[in-house]
Amino acid sequence: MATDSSNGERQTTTKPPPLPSPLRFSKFFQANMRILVTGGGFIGSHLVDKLMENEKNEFDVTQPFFVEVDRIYHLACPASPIFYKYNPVKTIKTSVIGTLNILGLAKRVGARILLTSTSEVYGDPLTHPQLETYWGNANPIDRISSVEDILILIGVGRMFNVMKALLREIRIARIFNTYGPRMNIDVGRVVSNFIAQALRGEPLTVQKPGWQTRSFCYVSDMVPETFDGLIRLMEGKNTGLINIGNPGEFTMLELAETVKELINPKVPVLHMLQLINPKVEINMVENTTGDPRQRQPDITMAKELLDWVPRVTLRDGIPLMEEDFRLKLWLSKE
Ligand SMILES: O=C(O)[C@H]1O[C@H](OP(=O)(O)OP(=O)(O)OC[C@H]2O[C@@H](n3ccc(=O)[nH]c3=O)[C@H](O)[C@@H]2O)[C@H](O)[C@@H](O)[C@@H]1O
Repeated sequence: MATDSSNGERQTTTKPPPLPSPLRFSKFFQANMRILVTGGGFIGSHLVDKLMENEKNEFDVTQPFFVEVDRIYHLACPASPIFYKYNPVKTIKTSVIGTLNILGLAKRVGARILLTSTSEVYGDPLTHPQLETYWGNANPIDRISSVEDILILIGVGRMFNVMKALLREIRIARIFNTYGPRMNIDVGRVVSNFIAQALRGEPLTVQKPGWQTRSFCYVSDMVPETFDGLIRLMEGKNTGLINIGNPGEFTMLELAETVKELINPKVPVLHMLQLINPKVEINMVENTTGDPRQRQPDITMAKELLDWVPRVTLRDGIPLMEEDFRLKLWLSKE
């Protein structure tokens, strides 16, 4: 039961899912390795499937808890502007108190820890592409309502040097705009919005000016079949902070055109026994203040230190995500 607002945020009349608090605790004894994965939305869900076989439990990372583990993937909370707005206090608690609890746990049991940070730390960047050493240009005044900017001000994603003094084995992955199957359809991110809109035959809501750029990384380059960016970083010998993202950079208008072209808007589809007209249009809508104008990761470090490069292009990734969203929307491919 959802209706569209003008800027692409779907207004649900039902209560949103209990996010952002997927405070998932899972453990798996793989090759005598005890692994803990916390949170992380759909990336966490792929990682859990990859790493876990045995036990899956639900814990709340905002509460201290006591387990013996060797590896901790702390993925914080799902990256969703809509969920942040829905539950800002819980988001901040999850990110700040949760991270402090997890750091305490890692120190106590001597576990190796990988934290995920975000390209949002670079704000509206003045250097391009963004290197790990860039301090960033986040806008704490106009975007103060954004929960993520509060977290950036607190510095959760930047605490590397402080944390390194406490924990020898710490790694931080700075993740850039990941997309792929299992994303929540109402998460409000641009790729999920455009694909869902194209499948529903609704106009794609490009937020103005439309030439702002992002670099999109398909989830299997983070957590693929065998060996991936996050696991490489965890298991490699380099501690430190590394950008993990796909340098392929697109304007939002280019992304909208690509989605339109790939999702075949000419074929009518049967949705819930109703024939919908999927002639997809682009609708330019208002943006939120302070939206970053450009984002592109410099992945030299990932290439050199982890021998990692992303493999899935945007044109290959969109159809894979389309398949997943068709299932979610009960839409068959004609
Ligand atoms: O993964 C990341 O690095 C970050 O991505 C997002 O931040 P953002 O880069 O703004 O990603 P989107 O919300 O997907 O928006 C990307 C661009 O698309 C535009 N957009 C969004 C939604 C829409 O319907 N139409 C549209 O044109 C936005 O104005 C923005 O310029 C999340 O909000 C962050 O939590 C996350 O850490």
